[in-house]
Amino acid sequence: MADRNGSTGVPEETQNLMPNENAPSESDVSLDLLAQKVQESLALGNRHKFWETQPVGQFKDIGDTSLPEGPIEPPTPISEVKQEPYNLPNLYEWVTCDIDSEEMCAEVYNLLTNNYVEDDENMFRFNYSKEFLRWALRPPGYFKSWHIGVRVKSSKKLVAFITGVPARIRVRDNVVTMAEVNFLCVHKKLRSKRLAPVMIKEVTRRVHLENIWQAAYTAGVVLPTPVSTCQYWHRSLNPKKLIDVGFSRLGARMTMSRTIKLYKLPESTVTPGFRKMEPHDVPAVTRLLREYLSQFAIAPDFDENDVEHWLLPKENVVDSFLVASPETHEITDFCSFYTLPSSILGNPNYSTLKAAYSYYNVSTKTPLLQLMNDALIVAKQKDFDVFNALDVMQNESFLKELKFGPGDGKLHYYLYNYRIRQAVLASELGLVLL
Ligand SMILES: CCCCCCCCCCCCCC(=O)SCCNC(=O)CCNC(=O)[C@H](O)C(C)(C)COP(=O)(O)OP(=O)(O)OC[C@H]1O[C@@H](n2cnc3c(N)ncnc32)[C@H](O)[C@@H]1OP(=O)(O)O
Repeated sequence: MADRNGSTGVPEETQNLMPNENAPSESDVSLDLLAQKVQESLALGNRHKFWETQPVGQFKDIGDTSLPEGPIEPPTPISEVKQEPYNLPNLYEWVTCDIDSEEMCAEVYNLLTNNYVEDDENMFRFNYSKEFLRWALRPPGYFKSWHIGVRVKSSKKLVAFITGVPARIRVRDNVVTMAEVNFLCVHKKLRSKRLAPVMIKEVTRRVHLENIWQAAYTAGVVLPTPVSTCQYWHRSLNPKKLIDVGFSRLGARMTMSRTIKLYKLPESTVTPGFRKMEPHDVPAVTRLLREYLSQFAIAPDFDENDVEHWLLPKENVVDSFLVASPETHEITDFCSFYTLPSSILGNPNYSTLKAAYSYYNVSTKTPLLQLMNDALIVAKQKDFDVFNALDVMQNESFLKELKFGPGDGKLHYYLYNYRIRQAVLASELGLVLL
């Protein structure tokens, strides 16, 4: 699957039928594997010439619990922030991308559609829609100047992109205003020319100009140093197509018809009072979500404006459902997912994989397992081929039982200019980045 982790979907259709309760949790395994990978990389003398110069946790400091938690560098006066953009190689120029403009949005869409994240086998590539990009890039208080492109001077062709959006993120007890950095992309023909570090420095400069000094981001690659590492899980909704396009394989001793039967879901949802979220639900959903997210080590600090933007349903972008008690009308549970298709590369029969990604879910009355089963049912009704979820928050409690299978890659979470003493488990993460 074209996850940012480079994972290629469900290795075995039957994998999730063999739960092993005594095995170490996925999160423990992830952290051990990461530490091992970092040690191997250091032993090989691998360096991160750019990241070693940045205020991020460094590999050499892993395990040093004497370092204080919090900002690595103090803010500098805005007047001391570099006023001019960083130099680009001579043939290129900066452009601030006005995502409101249909023309500019189409240019960004085309760059990403052809050059953004692929899985390790180059079978799938993320295909964020234009509506999705407009949603992702224009949350409350967004800065146009943080939507940054690079053009070829002569042809004006857009060849690189990076974005930030502002967010309040709580790290343990501290709410920190940060930039969420995403959509870093360099055209395939311009790779390995050290353009990415310039893009990152330029977005950093523009974030600093708004007096913001921290950032959060995720990547499939290991960089100095993840604050958490998690894994995608995939729930087949349309197993035949997933197998046909090579996203998943028929399990051992499984036939296609048995596989289809295995993943069959009821026609309609089962929880009484389960319905689509509406504008008037924003205050109640905000209360429910804030209370729920308070238990995690790292989570967004959502207010009503954020909830209105990020969670009110938007056709083909984000879906949100809640459970309102049929008697009291009290809102007791909530679930949501966003729409992120992937292009299927070089398949004669199919061009797009329709994927739903689990977003924020809260259960107080309806068991989470039942709530998520209803989410699967509505995703199936909406014709999604697969439902993906990270092992963050309490997701581990339903993944195996609801027949999700583990993906084969990892997603790493990072903070810029904020040290945490020890990596947090995926289950302590209350943050989902797009
Ligand atoms: C206070 C505010 C702060 C704001 C900023 C916060 C930080 C934000 C950080 C960005 C968060 C982005 C979140 C997302 O969007 S994650 C999605 C990233 N995009 C893709 O994977 C799309 C396909 N790939 C590409 O377009 C290119 O391969 C990219 C652009 C990724 C690298 O281009 P290229 O392959 O041509 O390489 P280079 O020669 O120019 O540069 C090589 C250097 O770049 C480091 N590198 C490679 N990949 C990543 C990566 N995903 N995050 C951070 N750094 C990365 C690499 O370790 C090396 O540094 P070092 O190892 O030598 O030190």
